[in-house]
Amino acid sequence: MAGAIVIVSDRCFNKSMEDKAGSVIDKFFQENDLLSKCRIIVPDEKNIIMETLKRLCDTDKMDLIVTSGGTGFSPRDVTPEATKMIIEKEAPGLVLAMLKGSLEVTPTAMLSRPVCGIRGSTLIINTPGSPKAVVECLNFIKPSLKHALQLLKNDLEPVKVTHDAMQSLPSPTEAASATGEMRYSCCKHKVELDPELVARRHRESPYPMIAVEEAQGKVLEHCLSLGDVVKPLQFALGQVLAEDVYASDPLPPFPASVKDGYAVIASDGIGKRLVISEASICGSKPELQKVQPGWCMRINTGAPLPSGADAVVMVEHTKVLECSEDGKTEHAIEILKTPHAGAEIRPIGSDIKEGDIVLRKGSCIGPSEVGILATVGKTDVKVYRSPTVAVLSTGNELQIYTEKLIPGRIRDSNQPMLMSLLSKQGFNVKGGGIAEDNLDSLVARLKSALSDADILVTTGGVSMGEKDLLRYALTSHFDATIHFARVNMKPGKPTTFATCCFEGKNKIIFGLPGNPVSAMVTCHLYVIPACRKIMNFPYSKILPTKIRVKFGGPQPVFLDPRPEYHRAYLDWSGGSELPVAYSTGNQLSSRLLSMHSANVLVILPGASKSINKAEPGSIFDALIIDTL
Ligand SMILES: Nc1nc2c(c(=O)[nH]1)N[C@H]1C(S)=C(S)[C@@H](COP(=O)(O)OP(=O)(O)OC[C@H]3O[C@@H](n4cnc5c(N)ncnc54)[C@H](O)[C@@H]3O)O[C@H]1N2
Ligand code: MOO
Ligand SMILES: [Mg+2]
Repeated sequence: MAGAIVIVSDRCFNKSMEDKAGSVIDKFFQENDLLSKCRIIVPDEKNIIMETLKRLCDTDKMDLIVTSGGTGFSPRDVTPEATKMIIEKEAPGLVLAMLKGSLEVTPTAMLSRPVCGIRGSTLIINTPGSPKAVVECLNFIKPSLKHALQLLKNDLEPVKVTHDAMQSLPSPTEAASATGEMRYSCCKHKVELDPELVARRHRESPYPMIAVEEAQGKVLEHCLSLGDVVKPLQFALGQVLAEDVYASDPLPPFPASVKDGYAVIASDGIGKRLVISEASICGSKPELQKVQPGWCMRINTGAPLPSGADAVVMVEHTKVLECSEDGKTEHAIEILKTPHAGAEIRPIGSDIKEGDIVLRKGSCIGPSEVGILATVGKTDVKVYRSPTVAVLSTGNELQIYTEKLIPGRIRDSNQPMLMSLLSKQGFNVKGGGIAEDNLDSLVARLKSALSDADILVTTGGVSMGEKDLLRYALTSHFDATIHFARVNMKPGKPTTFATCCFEGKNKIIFGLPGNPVSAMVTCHLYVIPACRKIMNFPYSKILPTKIRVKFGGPQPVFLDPRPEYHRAYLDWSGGSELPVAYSTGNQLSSRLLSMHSANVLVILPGASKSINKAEPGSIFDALIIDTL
């Protein structure tokens, strides 16, 4: 199927603004097997828009046209009017889906006036100008888009398959009468069905599969700062400063020697006998000592320059002329290299001036910053609050690792592993225990974990099994909004992200998959960035750092249909320009040994018709997940 993109914008047309929506639509086309045939930019002129749309329908015979822009309330916004003039049939259901979904994202969606309709066998869809809104709108109609295009083409075979599949779906009203109520997740028109009606469970996940970047965007959008708090400096490591910090005094606070040697008067020059008066050692009071012409004073690195002296000569540039017989005392020296005034001296405030800003609000506090704060005497620092994260495992098969293994059980690795990963990042972490795969146990554990934490991370129970109850528990008992529940990645496909209000507070919930590797990878990709966003980390430090790597041999790796986050470790020893990423072996998402020693996740693309293997030597992006 062929698609066309029409960007309606005066500013993009006259090149005063770059078009960003076009590539977003293009990406959507690619992901949905639509051939992107053209991208046209037109001004906000009704006639031009009409003519462009007509040509794309009648002459170019496009299956789908997505317009972006010109749907608002500004005087120049006329895309809906132009579209209305040329369509033969309206498609109000698509408009409704876009508006309903968008209204759950932002109330300003009320001001969008899209028109969707059909001309000949072309479907035309108006979307707003903002790239974010475009993606959202297209995703809201995505569940029915393919079917709509097949119907327009009168493509009978796939239409029949869809119709048959629809007949076997439980109707929401049946589910509602069975459960007593009907629950919709967020804005995705999905129903979480009563898990007791096993035979009626979804045969396909009702959640759209979204890209990792989109999922990360949704997570970060919901992670807001928790305000600030003053902490003693010793507890500030790993946090972000919530204030500018000034130096209350200069460093050095006195002119200090840069070398071990002699404090001299530069004009005394070389070749003279200089008598040694006393010594300036670190910690001595500068004002008590004085150097006269023809005299000098021993001085250590960092010690205050005695008054009268204006230079320091390092010991290597001097020779002893006179000393005591036992060698314990120097009486006189000669300078071998001409000193100049100011040599080897750090003037007052040369490192930090009094009143200087030493660290700005928003700086991450690492060990160096702790040092800087200590230098300026900052005993208590205002930092952004870090979230408390509760980690909860789910599954009847799990038991705590400290107990003797009971037949049929496995040890819970996810909880200790994720708690360690999150504590290592400096977040406050709490264990939430193990919930059984039944609603009572799950709800009780969820309640207790939620009341203690800002972020709840669960593992397990998010896929298609009849005992995968997490999403149902969240929507039915916590009125949670599920923002996504399927991501196009391996491992980590059923990763679920939800928010809810519990005991009057907003909570963030990650339902990570139970497979240990999936839980780890998704914790790196979503949970850690979420905590960092809440802590106001600088934008560039929120997501894992991406680098380019050469994929190591010896074997090619077959690509999965989903982009794969392949665990690997980096090696620089071969002298190649890029580091080489060696696979940690079998990448089954249950095989936690594949995480052992991994410091990067190499992002292998999903398999396509043209490429189905990652060959050794190929270059890929990789995310750094541990020290290199
Ligand atoms: N019909 C389908 N089945 C599955 C699909 C699918 O799309 N359709 N997706 C698969 C993928 S991908 C994943 S990932 C898993 C995710 O499953 P759940 O999140 O529901 O997790 P569980 O079913 O509870 O457990 C999966 C696996 O992990 C082990 N596990 C769970 N928790 C722990 C823990 N705390 N410590 C150690 N191991 C744990 C559990 O025993 C299972 O072996 O679903 C696939 N299925
Ligand atoms: O997505 Mo699952 O995490 O492949 O194993
Ligand atoms: Mg499961």
